This record gives sequence, C-alpha cells and structure tokens, in this order.
Amino acid sequence: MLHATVRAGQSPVETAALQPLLSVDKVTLRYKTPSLLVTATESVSFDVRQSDRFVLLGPSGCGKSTLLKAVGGYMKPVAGTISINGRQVTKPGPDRMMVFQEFDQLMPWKTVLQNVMFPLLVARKLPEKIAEEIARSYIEKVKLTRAVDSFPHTLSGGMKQRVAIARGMAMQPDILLMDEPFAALDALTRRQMQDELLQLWDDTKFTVIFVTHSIAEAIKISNRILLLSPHPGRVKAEVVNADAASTEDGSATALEKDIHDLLFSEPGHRE
Ligand SMILES: Nc1ncnc2c1ncn2[C@@H]1O[C@H](COP(=O)(O)OP(=O)(O)OP(=O)(O)O)[C@@H](O)[C@H]1O
Repeated sequence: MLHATVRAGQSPVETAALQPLLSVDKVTLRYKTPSLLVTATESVSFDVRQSDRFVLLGPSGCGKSTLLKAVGGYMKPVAGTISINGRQVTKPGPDRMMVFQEFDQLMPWKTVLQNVMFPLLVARKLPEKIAEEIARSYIEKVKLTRAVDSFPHTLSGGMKQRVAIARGMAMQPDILLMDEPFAALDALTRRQMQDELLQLWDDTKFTVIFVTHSIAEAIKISNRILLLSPHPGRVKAEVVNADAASTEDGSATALEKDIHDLLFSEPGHRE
C-alpha cells in the first residue's frame, strides 16, 4: 500500500485550483567547464504554490542545489523556463532569499541584529529604524532575542542557522530557498530546528523550497516532495505528503519505505 498520494512522471498534475507561485517548466541545467559539460538536471518540471513546504529530494549529485540556484536566479537554464508570479526569473532578487548549509554565511564583523538588518537596508532600502524593528521581530521569532548583540563566532551552529533563517524571513520573500540548512548540525539540534521551522511556518505560512537528501527530513518538513532521479536529475515522482504532521508514528516509516522504493526503483517497475 502506498502511504501518500504519488504522481509519477515528468509533469505533476495540479490538484488544487490555486495558481502556482513558482513554475519550473522543462528546465535543463548544465555546467560548462573548460574540459567538460555536466548536465545537472534534465527537463525538470514542477510548480510551487503559496504556503507550500516543497521539498526537493534525491541522491547526492542529482542536481538539487543546482535547481535551487536556478530558482534563485544565479544560473540560467539551457532549456526551459522558471517563472515566479508569472514573471520569468532572469536574475537574483529579494523575492527569493537563500539559506545555505554553511555556518559561515553570516558576516563575522556584524552582530546578529546587524546581519539580519543588512539586506533590509541594502536590498529593501528601508530606513534604519524600520529595518531594526523588523529584524528584531524575526530574531524574536527564531528565539535569539538574548543573542541580538552577539557576533557570529560566539554562536553555536544551530544559532547561526537561526540567524540565517531570520535574515531570510525578515525580507518577507515570496519564497524562502533552503539548501540543506540543517545538514551540518548534530542529530538533536537538527530535529529541534526542524520543529522550530514548522512552528515558524504555523505562525507565518511562508512558502519554502527545502533541499535535502534525507527521506526522514523530507517527510517531516514537507507538504509536497519532488523525487529526483540520480545524475542527471529528472523528475521521478511527486509525493503529496498529507500526513506531514504524523511523522512520529508508523505511517511515516511506511511512507519512508515507499519513497525509498520510488527513488531507487528502475523506471517502469512501479505504477
Ligand atoms: N560548479 C560546478 N561545475 C561543474 N559541475 C558542477 C558544479 N556544481 C555542481 N556540479 C555538478 O552538477 C551535478 C549536480 O550537482 P548538485 O550540487 O546540484 O547536486 P545535489 O543533488 O545538490 O548534490 P548534494 O546532495 O551532494 O549536494 C553534479 O554532477 C555536480 O558534480
């Protein structure tokens, strides 16, 4: 028995009447180096809707980070299009904020508050007072009020990731792009951060694309999961994770097995 709605194939059919916020349509992404051409993804299509917790899941090297970079506007597709709110993505913009895995994504010479304020001042060009007010409210949301004047080197890995999340969310982007943001954390902190992210989502219903290669993390975080095949990444299936909240019980384990089978099955072996 399959424990979630699964749609196999290249182009997932929309079930809701909601218009997609982001459309990725038959996107092929390629790296060109002096000596070789690497196809990272091939003809990948998916839609992300408002308030989706959309997870890109697949084995190492299947092009998850590359897809996220392209959605961020840092890389141009060699074929296909990416559009947000009906406008084609051609460059980075404050409507798409990235949170990375690395702990060194903060500016070490700036405090927590200054790090979170920075894009509000530079990209949004907000007056200092308003930027500070917004930054403080997001720092509070990630439970870092006490560390507001601390410098990054005095923070734990989890705290640094909270700052990066606060900085991304404070910009109130249309989509938050998270590239394995918890992968470098210890298991306990990782779980705690996943819980906190879900609490934040309950509060603000932000839209997020979350990259991971952990099936368990994908099930916990997502409402929808796009499964990608090994290199070059192609869409294997889309899983609608209706039981996202019930990750601690047996249904999550069963779903985990289903996803594992889908990810590693040969094409045509499974309906
Ligand atoms: N800058 C680059 N130049 C050339 N090839 C690259 C570059 N970055 C990534 N690649 C290649 O593109 C493919 C996809 O890489 P990508 O990092 O997107 O995969 P991934 O699914 O995010 O992997 P992981 O889970 O290990 O982070 C891989 O074959 C990788 O070697």
